[in-house]
Amino acid sequence: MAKIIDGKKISAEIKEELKNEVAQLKAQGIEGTLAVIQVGNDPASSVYVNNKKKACAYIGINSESFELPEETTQEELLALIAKLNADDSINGILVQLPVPKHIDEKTIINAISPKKDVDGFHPESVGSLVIGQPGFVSCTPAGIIELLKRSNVTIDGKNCVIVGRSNIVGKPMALLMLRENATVTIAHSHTKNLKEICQNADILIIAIGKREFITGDYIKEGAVVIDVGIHRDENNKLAGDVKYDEAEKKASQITPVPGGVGPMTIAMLMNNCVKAMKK
Ligand SMILES: NC(=O)C1=CN([C@@H]2O[C@H](COP(=O)(O)OP(=O)(O)OC[C@H]3O[C@@H](n4cnc5c(N)ncnc54)[C@H](OP(=O)(O)O)[C@@H]3O)[C@@H](O)[C@H]2O)C=CC1
Ligand SMILES: Nc1nc(=O)c2c([nH]1)NC[C@@H]1CN(c3ccc(C(=O)N[C@@H](CCC(=O)O)C(=O)O)cc3)C=[N+]21
Repeated sequence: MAKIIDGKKISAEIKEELKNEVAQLKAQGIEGTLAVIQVGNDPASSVYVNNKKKACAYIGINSESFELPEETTQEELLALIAKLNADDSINGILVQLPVPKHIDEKTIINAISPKKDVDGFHPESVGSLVIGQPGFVSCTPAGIIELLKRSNVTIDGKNCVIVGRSNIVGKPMALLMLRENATVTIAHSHTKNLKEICQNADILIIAIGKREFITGDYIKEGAVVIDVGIHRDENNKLAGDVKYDEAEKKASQITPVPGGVGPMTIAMLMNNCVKAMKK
């Protein structure tokens, strides 16, 4: 039976720390405002956007929402971003992904000022991460590092296998684990012998977006398993990329879905907002 890594509890601790920090900044006359832009009304995106606004209210940061219709043009969205970039009262800008198909995601990410890039998706933020300079780090991978550290998992010298190589999860995750001195393997959809590679992992991080794809036989006895995937079924029940019931019999520690990585993403977004306030 694995120990459960309680992301809900750990994220609450982090938000409590940030709340105190924001109170101190406010005492010095420093205010924080996060601009959250959502284009269209995808229900899953609305849930996340609401969670982000709630977290802002809790730690004492203002949030300004921009709910734009699905038909918004790329030019209109870029004009709003330019306005927010120039507005000194805004510290952080977040455009909820995915954006509608007629808008180019890369163009939008590149338009956000790196100084306000609290998602850590801008090429300048990613470049800083690659060469170990300070900058905003993508919230989900940063949250996973916090989960591991606060669960007393040793990373140094361990074999870490990351399945998934997206720009927002897999790739930055690999760079952060490398920074912590893990031996890192990145697997993806072209990887041969995925199961054998996973069986070699002391720390196994799964971000593939395939419901319950990773079964118990992928997991080494005693491994630490981090499940990034989120899938919602017809009955609103959530599941991850890992078959939890099987995995928890092999793992020493494991993150549940919900209540694992998800809440940490929000906590680290708040951490980046506080960082932006200090800039
Ligand atoms: N909890 C949280 O806060 C967050 C959760 N998520 C969730 O995490 C999951 C992944 O998200 P994201 O990184 O954005 O996903 P993407 O779809 O952008 O990337 C998926 C990655 O997984 C790889 N992959 C897909 N199928 C397989 C397979 N069968 N075997 C090996 N590799 C495979 C792909 O490989 P290739 O590159 O070769 O195509 C790709 O690199 C989703 O379920 C998403 O909802 C995402 C962000 C935050
Ligand atoms: N610009 C941008 N930044 C993001 O950080 C971003 C994004 N776009 N698009 C989508 C993904 C996904 N994501 C999640 C955030 C919180 C939970 C979360 O709070 N999850 C809860 C459950 C919430 C629920 O009930 O659905 C949990 O796992 O316990 C999950 C996923 C941020 N993302």
